[in-house]
Amino acid sequence: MEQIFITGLKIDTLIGVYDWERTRRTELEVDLTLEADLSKAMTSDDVADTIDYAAVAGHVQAIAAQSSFELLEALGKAILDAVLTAFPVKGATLRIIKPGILPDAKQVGIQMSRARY
Ligand SMILES: Nc1nc2c(c(=O)[nH]1)N=C([C@H](O)[C@@H](O)CO)CN2
Repeated sequence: MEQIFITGLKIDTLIGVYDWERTRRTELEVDLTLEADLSKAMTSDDVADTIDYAAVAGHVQAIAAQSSFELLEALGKAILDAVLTAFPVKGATLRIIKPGILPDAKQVGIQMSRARY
């Protein structure tokens, strides 16, 4: 099985537990790895035979733009649900980073994986 990945994708959303986070949108960063069969595209050299990473990125940004969760966990579930519904992937691993939140930490965020059953 092969993988397609996107790293450092900027998404803009309303997110956070605290009042000050509910009054303005936040930019987050997403890394997404998709497990997929890329064998057809390897020989056809045709984007129609694979999962277009630009389409995936746009879909993830659209989900984030429409959502207003408190927790990264809930946003992560919504993104994974949407990606597995819209694209023929076998599974996906998602990492969402919330920059500049903990002064003593380089980064904070969540990571979650999902397999299609
Ligand atoms: N596991 C999580 N912990 C926390 C989250 C979260 O989304 N998942 N969010 C917050 C606050 O919104 C934080 O970003 C602001 O201080 C705290 N902990």
